[in-house]
Amino acid sequence: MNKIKALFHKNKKIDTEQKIETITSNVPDTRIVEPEIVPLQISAELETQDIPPTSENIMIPSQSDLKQPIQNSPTSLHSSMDNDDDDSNLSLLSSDFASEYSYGLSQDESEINNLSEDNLFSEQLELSDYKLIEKIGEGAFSKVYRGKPLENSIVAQNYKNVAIKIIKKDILTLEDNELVEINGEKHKSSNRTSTREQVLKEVALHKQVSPGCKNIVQFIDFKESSSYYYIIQELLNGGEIFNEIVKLTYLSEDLTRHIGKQLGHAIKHLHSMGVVHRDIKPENLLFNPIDFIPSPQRKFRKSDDPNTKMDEGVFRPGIGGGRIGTVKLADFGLSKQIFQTNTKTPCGTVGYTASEVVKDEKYSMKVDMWGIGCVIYTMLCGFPPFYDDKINILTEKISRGEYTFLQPWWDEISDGAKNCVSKLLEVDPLKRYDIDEFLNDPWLTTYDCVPSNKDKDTSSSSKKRKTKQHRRRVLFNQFMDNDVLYSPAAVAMRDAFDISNAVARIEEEKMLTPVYGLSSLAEDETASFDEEQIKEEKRQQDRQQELENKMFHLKLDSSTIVKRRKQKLNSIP
Ligand SMILES: Nc1ncnc2c1ncn2[C@@H]1O[C@H](COP(=O)(O)OP(=O)(O)OP(=O)(O)O)[C@@H](O)[C@H]1O
Repeated sequence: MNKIKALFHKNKKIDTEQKIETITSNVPDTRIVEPEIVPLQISAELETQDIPPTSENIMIPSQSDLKQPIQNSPTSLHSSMDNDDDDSNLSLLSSDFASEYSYGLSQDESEINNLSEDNLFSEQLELSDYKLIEKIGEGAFSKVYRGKPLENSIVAQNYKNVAIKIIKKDILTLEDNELVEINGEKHKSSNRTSTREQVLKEVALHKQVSPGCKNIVQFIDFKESSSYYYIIQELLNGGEIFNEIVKLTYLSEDLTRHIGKQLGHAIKHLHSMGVVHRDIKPENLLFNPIDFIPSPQRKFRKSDDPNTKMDEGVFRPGIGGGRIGTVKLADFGLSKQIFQTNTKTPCGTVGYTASEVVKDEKYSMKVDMWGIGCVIYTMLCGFPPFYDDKINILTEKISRGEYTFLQPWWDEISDGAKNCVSKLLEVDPLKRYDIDEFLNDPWLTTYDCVPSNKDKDTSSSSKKRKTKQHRRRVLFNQFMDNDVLYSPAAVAMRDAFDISNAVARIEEEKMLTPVYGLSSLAEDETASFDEEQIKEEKRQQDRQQELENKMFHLKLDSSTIVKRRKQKLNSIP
């Protein structure tokens, strides 16, 4: 049994607990942060947007405002309102109906009015325009709630339900080594430069890229109170693609294409605006659920265990498969703007020649293509392309692009899929697919299944709908297998993605460093060889140190996540 494969599959007996234990500590996550847009620019950017003229829609406060926090007076920033039903052609469930299955709660409007004192979350006290209904997710420094805009509000005209990401301010403004409680655990803080600037940068970028792409989770509103930031977004009822991979073990080529294409459209939109996402992973892909249609005849791969492999169901081109309909990219916390769309000038840089700028932009964007490659590889076989339980070896493998199409799991996967993956996981960024090449890849643009009339949406018939409802209930229960979602294998897969993305970002920075990177053309050519050698040795040492620091933090993050997930699992009745 191959060790790597074993690590990522459930029901295979291996000691993954021990592997996870090697990366334990009690220091919280430190994101790799590059605040590129200063608060003033953010404010200017946000100010130009269509903000409904209400008394509450005031500008994000300046740094000086921050020193005198506003008590219970959230600032607000609405996005242009997009229609909630933009993917009605894909989703066979109404969003309310889907929510019922995803979160098991009634969507009755009375939900808001009936909330007793017990239902009140502490974050609610400083939020007046939205009602927090239930917690649906958790990030390293945030909680995400399903919420409802207050009746008669402008947002309520477009959205019945929203997702509200809440970041507690004191978590982001700590001195080094100060103790802080994050989601119930005490942690020693590390040196976080990401404070309000980071949050505002995320908000500004998210707001900027939201319009015009249905494969990006829509930004709706931003509020800031004395203790919290509230980022209000479109609610995606299905949850993370990550969970679907873990539950189904791997996805069919058609379903992988379906997700890959939508991810590709999101990235094309971002890149056309000069924005690089830099954190593409299955956890950041959310989806709206569709009807599950069981396969009339199950097909298994040689490597499947027919007793445990869950049915992915029938795939319908243009609609989806499994429960997965529309897929949207989320989490702009690590995104970076390379150039502004109107000017095409790079952000924060001057003095580059045009060709270098173009090369640098292209290079920077290639980091997302690498991310797409990792996601597609993982969806096709169920484990990530790069893995090793020793972080230094893992980093080496990623930097060198050392991955294989492991037997027997890749035996039945088409050559077209392998070709597409290898074009994305190409070490040389200049040879790596760009987004247009990816979207035109021959494998991506064909389907194995042929659409037939009977596969088209017939769910308008209420009789059929009722029988489907029952089936969905049964299936939904199966999908809620938390043991699988929080298993060591699933945690290891999350970690592998985090590390892979961090290494890719570091490689990107390295490439853009003068002398070694693409910007070398701009470097002073008169510098002597000796000076360059000394400089390079220093750079190498710095990079090594930086990588070690980042890897160290990633190790710590993992333990935080492991503990938090265990805690979450225990709290599930
Ligand atoms: N719009 C949304 N609709 C539905 N669920 C969401 C939405 N946004 C976030 N979530 C859920 O909340 C989780 C955490 O959100 P998010 O990734 O934005 O937080 P984060 O603090 O950036 O996380 P991290 O930094 O750990 O990656 C997501 O993985 C997802 O399960």
